[in-house]
Amino acid sequence: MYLPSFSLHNKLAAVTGATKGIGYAITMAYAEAGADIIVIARTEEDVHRVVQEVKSYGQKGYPVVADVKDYLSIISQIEATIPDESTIDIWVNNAGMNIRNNALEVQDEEWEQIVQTNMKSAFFLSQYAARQMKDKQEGKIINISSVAGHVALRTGVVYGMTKSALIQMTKTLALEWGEYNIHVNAIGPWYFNTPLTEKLLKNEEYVEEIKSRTPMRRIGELKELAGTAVFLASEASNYMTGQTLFVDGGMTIYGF
Ligand SMILES: NC(=O)C1=CN([C@@H]2O[C@H](COP(=O)(O)OP(=O)(O)OC[C@H]3O[C@@H](n4cnc5c(N)ncnc54)[C@H](O)[C@@H]3O)[C@@H](O)[C@H]2O)C=CC1
Ligand SMILES: C[C@H](O)[C@@H]1OC(=O)[C@H](O)[C@@H]1O
Repeated sequence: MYLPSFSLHNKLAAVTGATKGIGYAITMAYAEAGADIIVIARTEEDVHRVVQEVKSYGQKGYPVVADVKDYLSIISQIEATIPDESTIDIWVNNAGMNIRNNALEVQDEEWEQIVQTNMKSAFFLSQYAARQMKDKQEGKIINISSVAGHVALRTGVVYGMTKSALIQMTKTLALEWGEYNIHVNAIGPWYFNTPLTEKLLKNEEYVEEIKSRTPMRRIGELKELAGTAVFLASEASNYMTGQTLFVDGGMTIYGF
């Protein structure tokens, strides 16, 4: 009677950037936990591959091929694809990118790309999901931020700004939507081995430096992050909102 369910059966989840890295790990964990998935990414072949993988778990998979910067296309594809009686229960703003540059060198175009991908899309897609969650008085929104939104990293000021913004957006949306039983939380990962970081993590010296700043002295495994995403999507987190869970091996608490 005190063990809540971590099951996502009969839930419909949408994951942006669902075909690689962290988004793919979350998508597969959600499918294994019983959710149907709206698979959102830019490459049609990858999207259809992952939809098939979701179906292999006995779950429904719905393809949406779009750049999150074109969030209106995502919304219209979802409206055209999912059954009329279905509504979104879980929305994961995962898609994100970085152009690693020194602050003195940042160009306007880089700013726009990072800000629109990481921040603007997350807000307007959260707004879309929340409108249907409000009608049924329940929903889960999960934003993938970063330790870079909490502490200063050398990997780009604009990226860090967008990740901080997601943490603040999480708090404010949680405040506004709590009365509708919509829970808005974030995850702040430290380094995980994905296409986004694979070049950096091929540099052994850099990896050793990461480990030296990480109390657990290792880089995380994607299933260790997916577990947090399942928790935040399940009833086990029904009295949590506005929070950011750092899945970081202890990095953000490492003073000296
Ligand atoms: N890998 C890591 O060490 C960390 C990653 N993060 C965050 O986690 C999230 C996922 O990161 P990774 O899996 O590492 O990245 P990744 O680049 O390996 O995968 C991101 C996925 O999002 C998709 N994507 C990127 N931009 C998109 C766009 N404009 N429209 C649609 N899809 C788009 C990519 O196609 C890919 O499927 C990002 O928000 C990133 O900032 C945060 C901290 C650490
Ligand atoms: C931990 C950071 O988010 C990490 O830093 C980078 O350079 C990558 O962009 C990752 O997101």
